[in-house]
Amino acid sequence: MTGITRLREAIVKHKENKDINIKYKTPLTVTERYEYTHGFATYNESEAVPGALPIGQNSPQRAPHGLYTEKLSGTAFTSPRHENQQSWLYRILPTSSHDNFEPVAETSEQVLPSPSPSFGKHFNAIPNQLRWDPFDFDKEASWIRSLHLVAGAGDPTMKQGIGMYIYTVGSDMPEKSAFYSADGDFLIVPQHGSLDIRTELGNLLVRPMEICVIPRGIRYHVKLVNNEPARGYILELYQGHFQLPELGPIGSNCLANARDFQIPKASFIEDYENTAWTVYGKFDGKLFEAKQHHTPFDVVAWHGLYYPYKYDLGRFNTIGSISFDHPDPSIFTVLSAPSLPHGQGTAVADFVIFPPRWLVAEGTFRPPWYHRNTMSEFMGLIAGNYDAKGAGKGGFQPAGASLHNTMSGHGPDMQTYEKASTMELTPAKVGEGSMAFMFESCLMVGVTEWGLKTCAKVQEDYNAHSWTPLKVHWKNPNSRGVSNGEQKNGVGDGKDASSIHVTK
Ligand SMILES: O=C(O)Cc1cc(O)ccc1O
Ligand SMILES: [Fe+2]
Repeated sequence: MTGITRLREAIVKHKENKDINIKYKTPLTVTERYEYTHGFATYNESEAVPGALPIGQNSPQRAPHGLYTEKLSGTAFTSPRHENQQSWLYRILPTSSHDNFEPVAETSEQVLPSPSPSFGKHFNAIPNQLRWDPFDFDKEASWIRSLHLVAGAGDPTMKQGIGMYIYTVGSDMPEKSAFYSADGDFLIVPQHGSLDIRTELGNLLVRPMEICVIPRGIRYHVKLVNNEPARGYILELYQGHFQLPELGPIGSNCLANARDFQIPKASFIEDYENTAWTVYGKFDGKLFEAKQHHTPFDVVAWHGLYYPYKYDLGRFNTIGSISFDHPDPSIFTVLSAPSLPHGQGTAVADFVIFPPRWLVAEGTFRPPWYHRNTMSEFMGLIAGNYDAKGAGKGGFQPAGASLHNTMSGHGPDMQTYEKASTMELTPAKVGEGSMAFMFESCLMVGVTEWGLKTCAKVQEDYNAHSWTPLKVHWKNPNSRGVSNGEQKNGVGDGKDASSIHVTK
């Protein structure tokens, strides 16, 4: 090993420790392309070439180095300061320079699945609890073609609601292509395989146990890393942007700390002569394409508050009960997109995780209680298992999902209940190596045709498997004799024992 190789390895190691996945240590294979600054919602500036940012003003008569100035706004200009998100881009050619956008035929082999689910926003809301087996890898599909809208609510044209996707990527996006969604911000949650994402504002390496957010409108290109197929979940936010949740009495630290978010530094390509690029845009749930004779990845410098970012879930500072009772899962909120019309503290989307943690609560049923909420809950599993649900085949598995809609009852399955209600309550670590998450929304969430039928992953016996078997443990204190609600066959028959054995 030469001295230089050794030095290089040391640099890679240093970057690995400093940058990402400290706790999970996903192997890092590519490093040089990724450089980040840190902070959440911090005003950021970055120049890939010294002097590319104008000093003291945003749009000089001529920008430095012959660049064009372009404004990218993610909120109304007049949004209050604490919500306002705009960035200034200094680029070789502006975004406007392209041919007309044309609709992409839904059957297009190149980018869309065939037959294509499109990104259609036809949501069918049903009250049943739903659970999906792990979604299959797709050896062929590149990013756009791999996006499957599973569930959601609302309408991108009204800038209201959310969409939830599964992606299963088997190949890089075609060279010289880019994608953006005009419909909303993408919160990407990789479950398997890393994503090498080049965005207009810089590059991101996003690995399982990390997440990234790509705001509405920002162009990007997705490649696999080491040809490893990739699979994961996406939440698209048609309204507003994610914020860190308020911490209230928790104080000024814990949960996701602002400094752990990573913002890419400016990075650009020079490709504007004898070249042909295609930009794909998702606009009102439909796909459009436009040709242009220059790369969209030509932003040499930028500054502002509207940018993509990533976060390592291993850095989440989890808190929990150190006395008794199971707290609300809001203590596990990483990011929250509030919806003021629905009331203060109400989110159109919360991104919540269930990291490995110690359970020490005394005299407590430690898994989640049985419940039904006005909020709806779409859950996924990145790795391991989830303490409230059976693992393994037919259970809640990595790369699978579940949806518990508005007022749909759910909670631990029978086995989990039996175990947790009788176990000795010594301190116990749950979820070692695991990571479940939840997209929680105040909206009633509907399922797409793809999510309900085409994917063929819905577990038909979810309820029968989980809750129909719940035993009746009721013992009527007023009843005489041996008869009470305790089941003898070990399997509940669904009847209310008290109504059978009432002896007054
Ligand atoms: O349903 C679920 O498993 C998610 C969940 C977890 C929890 O700890 C409390 C409430 C809740 O909805
Ligand atoms: Fe729940």
